[in-house]
Amino acid sequence: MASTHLLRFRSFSRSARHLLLLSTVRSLPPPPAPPIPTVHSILPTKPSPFNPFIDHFSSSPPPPDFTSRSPSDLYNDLRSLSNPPSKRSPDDYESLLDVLRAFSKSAWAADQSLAVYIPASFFPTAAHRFRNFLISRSDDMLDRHLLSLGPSDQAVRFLFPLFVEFCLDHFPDEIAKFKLHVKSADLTRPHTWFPFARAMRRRIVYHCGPTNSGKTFNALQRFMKAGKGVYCSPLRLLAMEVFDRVNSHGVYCSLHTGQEKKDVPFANHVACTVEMVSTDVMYDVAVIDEIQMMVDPARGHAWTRALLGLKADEIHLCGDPSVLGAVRRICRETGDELVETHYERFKPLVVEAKTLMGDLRNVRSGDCVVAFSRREIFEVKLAIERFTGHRCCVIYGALPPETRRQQATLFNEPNNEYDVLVASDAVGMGLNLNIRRIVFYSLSKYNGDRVVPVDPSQVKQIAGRAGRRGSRYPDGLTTTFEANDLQYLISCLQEPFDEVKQVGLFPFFEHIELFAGQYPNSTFVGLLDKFRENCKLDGSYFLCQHDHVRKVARMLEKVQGLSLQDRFNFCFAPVNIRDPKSMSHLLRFASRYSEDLPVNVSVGVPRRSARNDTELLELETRHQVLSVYMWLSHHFNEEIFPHKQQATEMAANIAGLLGESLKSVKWKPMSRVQKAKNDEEEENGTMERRRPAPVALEGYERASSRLTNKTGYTRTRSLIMAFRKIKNEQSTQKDAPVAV
Ligand SMILES: Nc1ncnc2c1ncn2[C@@H]1O[C@H](COP(=O)(O)OP(=O)(O)OP(=O)(O)O)[C@@H](O)[C@H]1O
Ligand SMILES: [Mg+2]
Repeated sequence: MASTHLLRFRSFSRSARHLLLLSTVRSLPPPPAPPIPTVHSILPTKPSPFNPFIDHFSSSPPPPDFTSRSPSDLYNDLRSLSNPPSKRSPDDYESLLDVLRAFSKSAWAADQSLAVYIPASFFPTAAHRFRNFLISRSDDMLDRHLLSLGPSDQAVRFLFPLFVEFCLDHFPDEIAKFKLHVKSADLTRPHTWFPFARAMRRRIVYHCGPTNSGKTFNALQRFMKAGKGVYCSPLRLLAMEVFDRVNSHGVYCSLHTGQEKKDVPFANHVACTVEMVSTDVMYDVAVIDEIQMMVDPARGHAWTRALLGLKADEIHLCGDPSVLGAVRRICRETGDELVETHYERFKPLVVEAKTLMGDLRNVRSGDCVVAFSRREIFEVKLAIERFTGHRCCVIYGALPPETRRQQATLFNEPNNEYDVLVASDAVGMGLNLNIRRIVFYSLSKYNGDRVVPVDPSQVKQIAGRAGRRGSRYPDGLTTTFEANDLQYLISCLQEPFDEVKQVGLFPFFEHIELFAGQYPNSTFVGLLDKFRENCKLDGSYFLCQHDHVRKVARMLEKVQGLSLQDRFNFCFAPVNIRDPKSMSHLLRFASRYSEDLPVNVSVGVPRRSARNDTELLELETRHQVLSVYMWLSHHFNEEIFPHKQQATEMAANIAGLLGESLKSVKWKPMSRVQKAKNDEEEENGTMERRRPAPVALEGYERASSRLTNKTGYTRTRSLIMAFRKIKNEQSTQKDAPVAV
């Protein structure tokens, strides 16, 4: 098992040995020093003038050799006071204390103690008691030995086995309790969680290659020919696309996502989002698309679960090479057969060395401008529409899949004026769009904490949207808005795929339930935190982030009467945790549910499309709330969430209104934080009547000459730049394209 470390235990008592043999410790650093040295090997042959401990003994008899004594014998002697305790001088007493203090502070000893089920939180107490024990019982010989070692790594290593004996003797209850915790938070060997799948020898086919190389196409061919098949998608939108495509080929296929269940009569095939795939149903063929998402910090566990747990004779994985090594290792563990199929791009992606040079007037038909915030997306759309003859569709994460799809269709159709797409990274996965060129408006983005460069694998994925086979533009181009970013783009595209070592994992409800037995009085958030602290993983997996789950769990703490399982399930509802309105609706849904009362939707559909950004954000929020309601009605009792049909229809209407609104956007974008502030002011009656009228572009130019987003990240790029004459910069650029 990788990244685990067993202690040297040769001379431990039987019980300690037994514990150590059984236990492995999470991510312990290797011990920093060589094996326990003998006293003779530590002592210099001559007394050193710089070492007070050595000086002290320079005139004393040589220190005793403890290497031949087992720690258990030594401990038993101390325990039974076989020899009288040392009568030490005050200086020796202080020096001995220094040695024992060094032990208490040793991170190595604290880490190693986990192997004998002494938790880090208990180590200081145990070490303190051990210190008192030794001070009161150490005899002359042991004193001399410890003083000769001094407060050193050697002393820590010498003392550690004695400490283990002491803990086994003095803290059996604490050890037994912690052992139970660790056992119930044991996430090692996740392949054993699916005994039925383990009883099968599955055939795993890895379609491995870059974007636009036909991976999904080929996997779907196999899927459609199967008697019974499941396609697992990273996005609702992609699941819908496959659902449509497969049905249009005459293969009946159902659609299952968190929000909707379209059961097609007689269908033996299903397209679903990866989180929704059943590991109970038996399939002939399963497809898991975008398998490299196993390393996603938040959602990776869903791909891992699908790969480990699917009961299918044949499983097709589509993805880049970054997780090939991890899949090989998993197949070795599961005993499945692995077949690797490698792909090349249909046509190379070409980097245009001539960037847009900071001028959006250089946008051309078929371009997709990629920006990493909603605000920038609208700024770019406005500028392009105002100063060029192009019209823009937009795609970003907060838009419902139906609206994204409608925008994609509008852009894909050749016979309309919408020939430019402005999109966020939401455009990056699997979608087939008629994009000729991807233009990165920037190559940095806010990660929730600070602004960071966009990950090279994501850059590759997004750039791969250009020039799809079968599209109007089979030759793909990519470039940047600003010349300064070009080199980073080229280096991202040329960089080989990183091989990942760990894939995501998250406990099932059963793990949390078992663990909860140890903490009957803990809140759910407390349980989650303790689980994270105690859980044991082997080195091939990481525990997925649970910030989202935690935030919802904290909010729901005030709701009484929810069972542990209810809380666990509510926490996975797809709510936007940064939108206070959506969160308060979820709180209301949970409160009604806890009282066993039918839950109303309580969201209306406006009569018309949005006339300003506040109304647009409001539409996004309403759709979000409806989406959460639909999700809850699928995951909980439908009698408590009886208005699924109504919510579905309302969501479809709002998606339509959003589409309409996007066609006529002519206003300055507002951040969701600003909107929340305005809502609050409005509720408190403190806001003056400031209905945002469509902003005149002259004013807009002034307003955006220095853009500061909510992260405090100031960008001097503005719409004004779109009109800057930077011909001299243009003339210095080379125009030769670079194929990558
Ligand atoms: N053999 C084929 N015949 C016709 N069209 C194909 C063939 N293979 C792929 N295509 C088309 O090429 C485009 C890209 O293929 P596909 O979506 O399978 O690529 P991919 O490797 O999965 O890309 P990504 O990594 O971006 O998901 C699609 O429009 C697909 O329909
Ligand atoms: Mg694909």
